[in-house]
Amino acid sequence: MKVTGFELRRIAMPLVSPFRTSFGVEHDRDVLLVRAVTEDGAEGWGECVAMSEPLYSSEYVDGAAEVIRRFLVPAVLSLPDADPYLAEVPFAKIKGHPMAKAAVQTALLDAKLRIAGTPLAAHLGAVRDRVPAGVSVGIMDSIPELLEAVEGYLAEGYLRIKLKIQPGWDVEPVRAVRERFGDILLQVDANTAYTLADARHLAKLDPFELLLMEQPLPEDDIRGHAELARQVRTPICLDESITSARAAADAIALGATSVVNIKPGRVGGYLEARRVHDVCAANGVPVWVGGMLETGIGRAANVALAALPGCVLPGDTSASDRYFRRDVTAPFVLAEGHLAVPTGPGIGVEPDPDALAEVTTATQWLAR
Ligand SMILES: CC(=O)N[C@@H](Cc1ccc2ccccc2c1)C(=O)O
Ligand SMILES: [Mg+2]
Repeated sequence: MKVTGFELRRIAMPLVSPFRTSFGVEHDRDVLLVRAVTEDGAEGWGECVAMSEPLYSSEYVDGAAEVIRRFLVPAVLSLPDADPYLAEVPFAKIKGHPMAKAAVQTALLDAKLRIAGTPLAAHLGAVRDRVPAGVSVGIMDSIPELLEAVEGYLAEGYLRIKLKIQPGWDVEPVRAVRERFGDILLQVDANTAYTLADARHLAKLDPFELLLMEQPLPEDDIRGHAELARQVRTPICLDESITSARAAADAIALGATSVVNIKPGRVGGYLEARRVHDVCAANGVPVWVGGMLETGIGRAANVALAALPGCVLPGDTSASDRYFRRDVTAPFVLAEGHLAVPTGPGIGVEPDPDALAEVTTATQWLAR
């Protein structure tokens, strides 16, 4: 596959409501989309999931754009065949920047599959045509406000509730949701906000029969998570720590995780994400697909990934209107708590040109 160039397009997407986590509050998404154009006019799309600031991980969108411009696009354009699998070789020589790599790799993968007429879900090994949807609920100003939000999501049909927690907002919100809504599927995500010294406090969540506790400790504290797992009953799920298939194998072998949140942007793309899925499946570790407040471009690919056999828990693949009033693609809409897996070639969706124009803040063409 010969690529003639890439378009980098920045879009500004206001969120329908502020989204608060232990690392900050988001009001808008400043998203970088990558479009690959091939010699015979085919094109492929990828979404960079990096935030505006390096608060979830070390990447941030301006930095990712720079890495794509200076290192990743030149590496692809120098390949005789711009195949996403072949591109992994020069990409591996560039240290880090998984979200930047994932955006470029996905644009290439989308183009390759559109040319072949193969849906991404089929290429990855999907076994379902729809996936159960969970929803991530931010930290709120009060318990009543939280209960109102959870009630709304349950009424929309979401099959699993995830509550963001941090020191000072953990046991009480979980207790209130459990008492109000009974035995719904419920889990929490701390985004690295605790330390091992909080183990006894985190054990107070055990009576609420949570599905899992996501990333309680810092990204690089694998030993701490293994020790914490010995002190609390709630299963530990890692997110930020799982940066590759090898990281997943290590965390599992060290007893640091018993469930894994898979995010293609965190591991460098959908090809490595499938490897993480396969390593976890081989170890009997359930996985689910996390979210980074993606537009329909990233959401479409995530829903395809969520249809793999090892994805046995509802993911954060929520409907488009969880985050955006108007998506740049046809919206993903909840149907009986599920999202339909796209059936078209590649990621199976296209941005609507008018919707895209409405939110575009910058565009740049990068050619040989
Ligand atoms: C759905 C969910 O909870 N996602 C991340 C956290 C997160 C939160 C806020 C974000 C804002 C902009 C971009 C990415 C973001 C990711 C997580 O699972 O840890
Ligand atoms: Mg998380």
